[in-house]
Amino acid sequence: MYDTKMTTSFPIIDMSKAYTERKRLAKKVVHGLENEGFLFIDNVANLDYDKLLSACKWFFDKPIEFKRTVMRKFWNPENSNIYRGYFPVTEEEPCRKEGFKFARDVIDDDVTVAEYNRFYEKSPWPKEDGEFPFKEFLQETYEILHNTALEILKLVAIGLDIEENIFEDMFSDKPCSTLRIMHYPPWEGKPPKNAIVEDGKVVVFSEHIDKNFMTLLTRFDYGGLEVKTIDGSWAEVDPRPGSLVMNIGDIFSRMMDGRLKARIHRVIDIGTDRYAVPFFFTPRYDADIGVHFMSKATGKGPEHRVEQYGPWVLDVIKNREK
Ligand SMILES: O=C(O)CCC(=O)C(=O)O
Ligand SMILES: [Fe+2]
Repeated sequence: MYDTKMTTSFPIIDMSKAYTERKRLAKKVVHGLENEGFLFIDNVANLDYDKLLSACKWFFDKPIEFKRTVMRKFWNPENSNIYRGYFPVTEEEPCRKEGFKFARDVIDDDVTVAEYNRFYEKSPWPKEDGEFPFKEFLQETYEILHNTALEILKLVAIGLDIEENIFEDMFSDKPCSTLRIMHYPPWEGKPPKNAIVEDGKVVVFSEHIDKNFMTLLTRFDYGGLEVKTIDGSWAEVDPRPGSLVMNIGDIFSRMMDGRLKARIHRVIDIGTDRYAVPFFFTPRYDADIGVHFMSKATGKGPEHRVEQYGPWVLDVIKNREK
């Protein structure tokens, strides 16, 4: 159950204390994820928020011809990238956003990836003008967030009284995690007729649960993120510059039989340009994401059966498309 007293502020996890106050922090992480499903993550070493915002602006300020070079095939048939790369604002859509998504590249001659191509597509990168080291910086940021997510998972494991490195293997070698820079441009004038309006507010990213394992979100200083509370109302998440918002996705919550909460959230229109950078931490194709994970970890409880992430998610997508 969500704690109604803490609807907008979440437990704060100070990563600079991850080793000095390990047990205490671990308990706080698990308690927060059991109750809120969201945490604030402070003091992530080496994460440069200002430079990340500059990366967003460098890219999104460019003309559409530039963005077309990395646009997904759906919008630019000259390109081969289907899932990664740039997606534009589509005027007829009620949610006004554009984004650029990439992942860690697997090596070209890795024979195991051919059949999983959908998951390991090569990320397209735009040509740089020497003004900003876009690719290098974003790739570094990806690795910082990957390592941070693993550190948080160690705390989760300690807090659950199971082996500290138990989650590591799920994300080793070829995780399917993606990093997405996003820009929500404001409407010129009034929102269009098909804009989604809920309780008097215009929504630019409608309510959802993240479909990945867990998310580390950079919001910079922007408001607009809201979470659903126990009584079904919405609460804006407190601003916390210099901090990440972390939340549990569907896969992790399901593995934990709902013990850790994947909580519904949305983004409302703030009337100005808004930038956000979610890191979607996602297991490798053949990682075991079966339910009753705690039985596997402790040897007690209902039977755990192996389910591989890749086939599972393909099935979910297929059933959603029906
Ligand atoms: O823009 C944001 O702050 C959050 C976006 C989000 O919830 C998502 O990408 O899943
Ligand atoms: Fe989300």
